[in-house]
Amino acid sequence: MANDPLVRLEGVTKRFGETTALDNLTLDIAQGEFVTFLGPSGCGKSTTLRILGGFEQPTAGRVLLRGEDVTRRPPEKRNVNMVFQDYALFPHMTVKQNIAFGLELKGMGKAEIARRQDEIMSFLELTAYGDRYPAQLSGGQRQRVALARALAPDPALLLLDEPLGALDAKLRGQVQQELKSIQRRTNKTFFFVTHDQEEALTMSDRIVVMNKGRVEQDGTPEELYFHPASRFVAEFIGETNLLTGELRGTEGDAVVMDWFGTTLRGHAPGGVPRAGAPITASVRLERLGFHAERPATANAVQGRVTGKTFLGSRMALDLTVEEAQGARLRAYVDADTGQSVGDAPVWIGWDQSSMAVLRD
Ligand SMILES: Nc1ncnc2c1ncn2[C@@H]1O[C@H](COP(=O)(O)OP(=O)(O)OP(=O)(O)O)[C@@H](O)[C@H]1O
Repeated sequence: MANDPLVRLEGVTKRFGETTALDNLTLDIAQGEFVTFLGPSGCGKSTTLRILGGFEQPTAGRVLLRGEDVTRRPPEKRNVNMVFQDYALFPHMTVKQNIAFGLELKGMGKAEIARRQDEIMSFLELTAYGDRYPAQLSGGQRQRVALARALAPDPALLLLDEPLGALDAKLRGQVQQELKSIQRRTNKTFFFVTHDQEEALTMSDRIVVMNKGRVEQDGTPEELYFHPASRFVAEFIGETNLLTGELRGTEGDAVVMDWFGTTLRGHAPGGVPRAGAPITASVRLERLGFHAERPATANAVQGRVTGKTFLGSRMALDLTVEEAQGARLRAYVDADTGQSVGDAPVWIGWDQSSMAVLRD
């Protein structure tokens, strides 16, 4: 139906004997989204992808495609295609033949196959390589052929299982941009699986962070980076300062915490934690500002620089905050600011919106 999401996972659980790979996963994916499933090894990413592709059946729950229950439908009847990490190109077939493969399976006529082949090869800039075999292509070109083959039958959903894993770092960055641009231009729905947080941040419209078969947080890259709901997300994505303290309560939008005698104000993207237990807040390194006088920011403490590391475009400062029992912070500043901060105590300030009080 028109109003149904392209994909809906409804209470999907998958058990392998004693192991619960997916635990009651519920998720909607809209047409045209680039969704990345991100998480450490064993969190259930590949299982989700295999269930979407029809290669695996859930123990409980349903998979809907445009509102239609496809839970028990085999892969070839789902209009879903997959790109594997090792590309799985047929080595004895040329680029053209590789691309034609899925179209022939669909029973498409010769003329129509030729038209689709030309169209997709020109779109992915592969026309010059049509008669080559996979072994005669670079890693990046092979990746494009794998994409061309998967996109040729015009699937509603494309599943990508760590498809850039085999590429070296430099090529990987380039192919990431390319993949993103292909997704934009085709307006296809991409479901991308990776354990690489940088890759996820670069390419996705939306990231679903998985932990032990459950959704830890679901949001845009910016939301997850600046407003992590849990310690798991704060630590898994990027670098951060973790401040441990006690919950004092709330004042309007602000969550008030005591940090070794200093009062700090943050927000709680994952909900206000329960009172009584120690709480943790996350502040990204580049969100700390430096001032000669006490700043008007929600949070201000005095600290001393105990270390400086030049990192090229920026500098990392190690700081000790005496008023918070010598707690340590780390900050990224531009190189000029870094040079100008001396040995004298300096004011460090950050906003309420820069500090996420974590759910757990
Ligand atoms: N066929 C299987 N039989 C038994 N256990 C399985 C099977 N497939 C997956 N598992 C288990 O289910 C859990 C989730 O596995 P899954 O492959 O989905 O994780 P993943 O997040 O994709 O990990 P990775 O990044 O290492 O590929 C793991 O504990 C794994 O050992």
